[in-house]
Order: sequence, then C-alpha cells, then structure tokens
Amino acid sequence: MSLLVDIGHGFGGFTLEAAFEAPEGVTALFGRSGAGKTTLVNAVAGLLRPERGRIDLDGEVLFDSAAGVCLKPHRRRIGYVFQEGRLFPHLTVAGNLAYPARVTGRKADAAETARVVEMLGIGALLERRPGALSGGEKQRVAVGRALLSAPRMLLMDEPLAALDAERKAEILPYLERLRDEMRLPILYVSHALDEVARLATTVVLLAEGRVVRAGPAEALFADPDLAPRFGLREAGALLTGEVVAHHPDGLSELRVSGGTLLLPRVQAAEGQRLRVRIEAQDVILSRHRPEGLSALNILPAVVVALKQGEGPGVIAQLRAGEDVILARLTRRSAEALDLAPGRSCHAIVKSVAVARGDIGRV
Ligand SMILES: Nc1ncnc2c1ncn2[C@@H]1O[C@H](COP(=O)(O)OP(=O)(O)OP(=O)(O)O)[C@@H](O)[C@H]1O
Repeated sequence: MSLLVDIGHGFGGFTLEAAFEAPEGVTALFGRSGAGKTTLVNAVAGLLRPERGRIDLDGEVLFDSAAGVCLKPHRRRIGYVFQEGRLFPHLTVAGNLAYPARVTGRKADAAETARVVEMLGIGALLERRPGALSGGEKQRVAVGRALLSAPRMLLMDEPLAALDAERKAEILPYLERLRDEMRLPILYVSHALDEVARLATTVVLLAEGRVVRAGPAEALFADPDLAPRFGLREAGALLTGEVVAHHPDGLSELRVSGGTLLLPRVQAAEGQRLRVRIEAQDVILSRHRPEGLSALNILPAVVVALKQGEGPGVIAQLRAGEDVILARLTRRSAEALDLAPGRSCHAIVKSVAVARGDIGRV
C-alpha cells in the first residue's frame, strides 16, 4: 500500500507544489508553520480540491484534475485523527469505537475491535465517557475509532500537540505499535522533531509549499545539510541498535554497529531493536581515545563531511560502523583537531544526554 501525491495549489501569496510518496509506515510531514502541511493533508483527505495534480492511494485515483476526478472525503476510506480527539462526548469509549461501523451500517467486527483495543491499551476505559479520560487516553481512543472505520490509510494532524510531555511519552509506544502492526500508510503532520525522530519511517521536509527533501528518516536525519532545517539545537542522527543488557546501576546497554552505547534504563526486552536519536550538540569529538573521562560512550568514527554554518559552528558527519553520527562543534575546535574527511576520531556521548523520549522501537 502506498499513497502517491503530486499536486499544486495557490492561495493569494502562497503556492503549494509538492510531490512525494508515502509507503506503509509513518510518513512525517515536517516543516515550519505555514510550510503547507495542513493544505497537503486537507487535499489528501478531500477537504480541499487542489488546482492541479493527482492523488493515488494503493492504485485507486482519489483525485485527478486532468480526468476531473475528486472523490468525496467519505469515499476515500481514510481515517483522520485531529489534534484534539473530537470524540463524541455523549457516547462511551465503546460507543465511540462502534460509531464508524454504525454510520456505515456494518456490524462491528468483534475480533478487530478486540485487537485494536488491546493494541492501544484502552480495555479498561470502554465504559467511560470522554469527559473522564486524560488527553492521552482520548487520543488513543481517537486513533482506535479511526482504525475501526476500516481505513486504507491514516492521516494524523498534530495528534500529540495538545498533550504535555508526560502524556506524550505515554502514547508514543502505542503509536509505534500502530506503525509496526498495521500495514497502512500513516501521514503524520508534526512540528515536533522528537516525535518525528521517534515515529517516522519516511520524512517529507516542507518549506514554503515545496518539498525540500523526502526519503527514509535515517537518511534525512543523517544529512548535515538538512540540520539547519530540522533546527540546529535539535538535529541529530538516528542510530539503530539491539538491547544486550540491563545493568543493576540503572543503565541499559545497546549494541550498535560501531560499538556499545550505555543509556538511561529503557523498557525493552533484551534482543529488542531500538532507534536512538543522538543530538549533534551532545557529541564531543576527540582525535585520540580519551582516558579518565566521565562520559561512558566512546565510539571510534571516521569523518565523512564537514558542513560549515553561517556562524562559528560546523556540523561534522561521521561514520561509526554502519551508523552515521552528527556532531556540532565550533569551527575553532574543528581546526584545532585538524578534522577533515577521512580522518579518524572518537565520538563521545554522555549517557544522560540521551533523553528517554529519544529512544524508541524500530
Ligand atoms: N483557505 C486559505 N485561504 C488563504 N490562504 C490559506 C488558506 N489556507 C492556508 N492558507 C495559507 O497557506 C499557507 C500554508 O498553510 P498551511 O496551513 O498548509 O501550513 P502548515 O504548514 O500546516 O502550518 P501550521 O504548522 O501553522 O499549521 C499559509 O501561508 C496559509 O496562510
């Protein structure tokens, strides 16, 4: 299953011209406010008729300006999750979940309902009304309701934006399960880089109505040229590794291709593969293997490229085993270390610099 979008639309001073593919998994539409994310999502949902182009879901044309095709929103079979869940307040959670089947005159599929309820962890909430749910619980129910409309894809427009950090942390593992267990394209709009780093399999980076870059999340996060677009304070590469041990001192050990990483305790079984975002500004470089240092993670690496910023900063792209690491340092330090492509060095990362929210399932 895959969504193909190639559309153009103008509003006064703003022009959207965007083409991308959203395969199964989470495709994050990421960009500043006004980049055109909502306009794109509305076009896919059928809430906006673009001036030109084509939208195709799994071989079916949803919109084709040349052929004069524009399916009505309910005919597109797309599940939509908004920022605020928009649950029906007078219905219980069970009633909300049964709603999509009711309006289409189908009988709710009990096995499918049970599977969705289990996946989202909402079994204990079924008799409650939305007024008695936390924000995170409401969003889980909203996701469940969208899934039970038998959609061919999901659109999620800033689904976590209204939640505090704690609620967000609580719901992210459910969205990871959704991504991994449902074989659906999920178009996910977000301003928040931490969410994109956790969930996205594909990233579409938008600016001023255009696609700056689209591709696998790891590749975009590893590109030093894109770091300013992601935001220099938050940019960082994604490493993939396997949990090998949980130590009694509260650290979890992850084997990555270039060595091992000790991280604050993660809730994951040994053998589980995880993705970790290491923020470029949390990486220190040393030409020689340092000794007597408090930082626990020292990965041998080779410089691939150096990207000069406009100010005093440089982003170094390094290869550590199969993984890429980005490091943000001053030009002065880069010169003092005589960094250049091909030079070997060591990337040093404090364990506690890696936030729990930056560690997620692959
Ligand atoms: N109905 C409309 N009429 C005129 N201009 C519009 C309309 N809808 C959106 N725009 C303009 O189109 C541009 C893109 O808006 P859009 O809502 O798609 O951006 P966005 O990336 O979703 O932003 P945000 O993150 O703030 O939601 C903005 O400049 C906006 O003002």
